[in-house]
Amino acid sequence: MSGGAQHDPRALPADHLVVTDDAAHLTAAIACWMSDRLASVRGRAATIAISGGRTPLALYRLLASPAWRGSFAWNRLHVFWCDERCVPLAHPENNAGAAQATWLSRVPIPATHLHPVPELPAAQAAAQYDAQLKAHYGAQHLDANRPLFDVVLLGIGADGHTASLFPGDPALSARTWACAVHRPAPPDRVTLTLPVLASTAALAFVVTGKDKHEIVQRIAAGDTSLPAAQVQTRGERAWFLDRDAAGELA
Ligand SMILES: O=C1O[C@H](COP(=O)(O)O)[C@@H](O)[C@H](O)[C@H]1O
Repeated sequence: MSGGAQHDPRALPADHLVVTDDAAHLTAAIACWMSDRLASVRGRAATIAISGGRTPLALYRLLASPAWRGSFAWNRLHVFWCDERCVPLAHPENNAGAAQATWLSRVPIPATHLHPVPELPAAQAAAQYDAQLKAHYGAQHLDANRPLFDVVLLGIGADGHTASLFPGDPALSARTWACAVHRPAPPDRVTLTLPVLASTAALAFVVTGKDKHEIVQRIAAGDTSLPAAQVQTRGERAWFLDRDAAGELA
């Protein structure tokens, strides 16, 4: 994102921006955007990397609803996770567990198409996840400048973190595909790194709530110190915001 003279401090760096006053419309807009991008993939399975936390849960529930579950070719989709908290799958903070409970266990997606971060201590989990990704794509794929993912869905924390990339954390400069993250307070985490998150045909940030408004404003103003502002994809960049998070942003 540029902080140059032409930069409008009320504008997010977006090819596609949706702001709604209504939570249900926002969720439906994300589902439509995402399904369009995944359905346009031809001749191979589509891949998505999804996030955890509370924000995407409404989307996951919608995708499992009778209205939506029939609209996807689930056997043509592979699901990866942008990050994970190192707690057991059944723990309420486990990102894969939450997505499976609300969405993926409720749709006919083959179990072999789910690629959660292994339930292991962070360093081992990151090494295994890194190896799994490279086995799926081929280790040279990232260097070949072809996007790894068709869609990446990211959230943003009120501190500007995205996936499990936190301000000032060494993981921001990691060049492995996945990386362990040790936080001052447990649990440890595993995250995809910046080059991997950026390697996507389409990337969406989904941000809701008043507590996120300040961080959204800082990103719009060009604050590149924030991890969420450092995901520099060459693909399409979309933002989905509720009015509380967006405020007066253009
Ligand atoms: O810790 C995390 O936080 C972000 C944002 O979560 P939210 O609850 O504020 O929506 C999330 O995107 C990430 O996957 C998660 O591990």
